[in-house]
Amino acid sequence: MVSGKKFIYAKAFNGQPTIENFRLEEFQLPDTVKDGEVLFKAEYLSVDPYMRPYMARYPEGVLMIGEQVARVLKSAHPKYPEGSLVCGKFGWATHTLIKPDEKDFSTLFPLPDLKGQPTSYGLGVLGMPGNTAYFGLLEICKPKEGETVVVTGAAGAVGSVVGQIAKIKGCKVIGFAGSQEKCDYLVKDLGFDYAFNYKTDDIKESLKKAAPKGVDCYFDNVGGEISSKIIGHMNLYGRISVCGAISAYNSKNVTLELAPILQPSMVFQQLKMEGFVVTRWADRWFEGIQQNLKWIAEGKLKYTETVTEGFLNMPQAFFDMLNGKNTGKAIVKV
Ligand SMILES: NC(=O)C1=CN([C@@H]2O[C@H](COP(=O)(O)OP(=O)(O)OC[C@H]3O[C@@H](n4cnc5c(N)ncnc54)[C@H](OP(=O)(O)O)[C@@H]3O)[C@@H](O)[C@H]2O)C=CC1
Ligand SMILES: CCCCC/C=C\CC(=O)/C=C/C=C/C=C/[C@@H](O)CCCC(=O)O
Repeated sequence: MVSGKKFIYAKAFNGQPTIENFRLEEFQLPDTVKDGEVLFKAEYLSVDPYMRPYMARYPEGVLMIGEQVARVLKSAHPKYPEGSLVCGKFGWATHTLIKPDEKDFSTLFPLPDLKGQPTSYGLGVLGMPGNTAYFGLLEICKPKEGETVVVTGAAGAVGSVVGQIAKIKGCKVIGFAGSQEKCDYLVKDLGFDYAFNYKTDDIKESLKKAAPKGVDCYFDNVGGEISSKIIGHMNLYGRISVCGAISAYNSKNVTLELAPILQPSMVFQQLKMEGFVVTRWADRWFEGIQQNLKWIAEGKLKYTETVTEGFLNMPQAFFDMLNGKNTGKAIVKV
């Protein structure tokens, strides 16, 4: 009998996730599908930072959330022919049996033609993280040629794309990442003007050196003290795109109700700070994918992945990503 595997969110996260938070279960696969049903088999699964704070919304015992690139194994639905690929929010499972007509657009769609790029890019630069960079930078920071853009989490799935799009737009780009190796990658491979290791370099001194005239746009992936220091170095009418706060995700004592003391910079520099969730641009989803694809084809946008082999290693891939072991997009190959 053929069976599938899935990871259950067994115990609520509290601090750093551990293997105790997950439970592996097996389930039986159907021999046939009924009218309107499709059986998908995961090929690549995504591990993303948002999974850490988002799971607080769910009770223990649910399937772990997440996106995957999956192949249609059996189909009784004309839109999903057998052998075709989709992007679906199916969670941490090897197989998924659903009636697609009962799901909305943002949950499942056929993988667009990626023009020969790896299909796993549908979870990265040609999917949610790529669109996060594209819309979050261009629609909120609105960088102008000659301006200085800073991005944190710079060597990751979102940050590496943000920095390169800012370069395409003619900006000076400064990245902060967690190792010298990542900083070298940003400058030598991706064309960032400066990259600093936030674990060892003095943030204020780094900014004085790389941005003596101040920072115009800040794409914030991490929150916390680094962000406060960067915001303190911003120019009049600077723009801050608040994308995430990974530095706080594993903290046990986060005070969510209190804003950090950013008011002096916000007031005197007359800054604009705006948070977003990328699904805000669901109606323009394929515009982002097509533009990033075009830049890749033109050699203007480079991308890398950190691939973990084997579905059973999903939890480890998740821990590794949260701990900075990935460069570019962290994914799992089944
Ligand atoms: N608003 C939205 O719609 C979306 C928001 N996001 C957010 O964007 C951010 C980046 O996501 P993504 O690109 O997928 O992930 P990444 O690929 O950047 O992976 C996470 C990275 O975070 C860094 N990190 C971990 N702990 C810390 C810390 N304490 N301080 C600073 N950096 C840390 C690590 O890199 P390092 O070695 O540099 O420490 C790690 O590699 C996250 O905050 C995420 O929640 C993502 C998608 C959509
Ligand atoms: C325990 C401390 C929590 C601190 C939380 C601080 C800020 C929230 C934050 O960083 C949120 C990030 C959100 C990322 C969103 C990603 C979306 O793309 C996910 C889409 C998933 C979906 O809607 O199905």
